[in-house]
Amino acid sequence: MRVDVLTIFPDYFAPLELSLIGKARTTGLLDVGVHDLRQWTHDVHRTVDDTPYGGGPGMVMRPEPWGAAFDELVPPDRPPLTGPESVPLDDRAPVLIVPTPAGQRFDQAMAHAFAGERRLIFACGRYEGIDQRVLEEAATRMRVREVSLGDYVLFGGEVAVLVMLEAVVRLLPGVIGNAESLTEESHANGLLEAPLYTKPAVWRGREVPEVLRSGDHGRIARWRRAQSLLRTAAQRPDMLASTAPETLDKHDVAT
Ligand SMILES: Nc1ccc2ncsc2c1
Repeated sequence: MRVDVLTIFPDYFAPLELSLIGKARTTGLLDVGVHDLRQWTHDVHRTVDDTPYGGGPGMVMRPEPWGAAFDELVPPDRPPLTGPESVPLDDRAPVLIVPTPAGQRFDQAMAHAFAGERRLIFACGRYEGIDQRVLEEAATRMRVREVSLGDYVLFGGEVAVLVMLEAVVRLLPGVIGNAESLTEESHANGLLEAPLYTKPAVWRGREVPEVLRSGDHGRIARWRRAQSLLRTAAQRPDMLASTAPETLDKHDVAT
């Protein structure tokens, strides 16, 4: 997978050298380019923002640097359309992901969808946001996705990109040694994962549930499923709304 990140704060992405993402890059599973948007400005102050039309607080990111950056990163195979019409794009066009509080909610399903792409481009907005024409023009040659991490506001898109990148890259084949981890974790099956335990068997007077030390794998699987349902009902009842109702056997819940 090829990933390009456009930002005015490239140093935010130093963590991409670390951990599994760093390993994915060195093993060739992932190729990442982080680009300072200011390299596509030409004035002495490297200006990327200006005052909003129609008034209002703060500043808006100018379209010109973004347009020049996309021209270089995604050379149009024909002159970009200048009108408001958008062009249906085939699935070979890169996906442009724009973090914004005004976007579609990012979730594990979206992470899986992005992990199936050959190329992702992330546009990190700052200030009050990016001139809307940037997204409109980008849609003539990319599949544009405005994505929110949740109902809160950050200073800009960089932290959101780090979160989404980690969620996507860990799903790439070969990045996580034990792929089975991906099938047991929260949100992998529409539920929250069951509680986890490790040694010692007793810690500060608290015992690991006997079922987990029973060696009875069928019983353990039933217990974990029951605990997963109970935990989801307690923490995220909204997730249960989209899961087929399931009866809980009191024996399965017993620890
Ligand atoms: N550009 C920008 C600004 C704030 C923000 N908060 C969450 S995503 C995002 C993106």
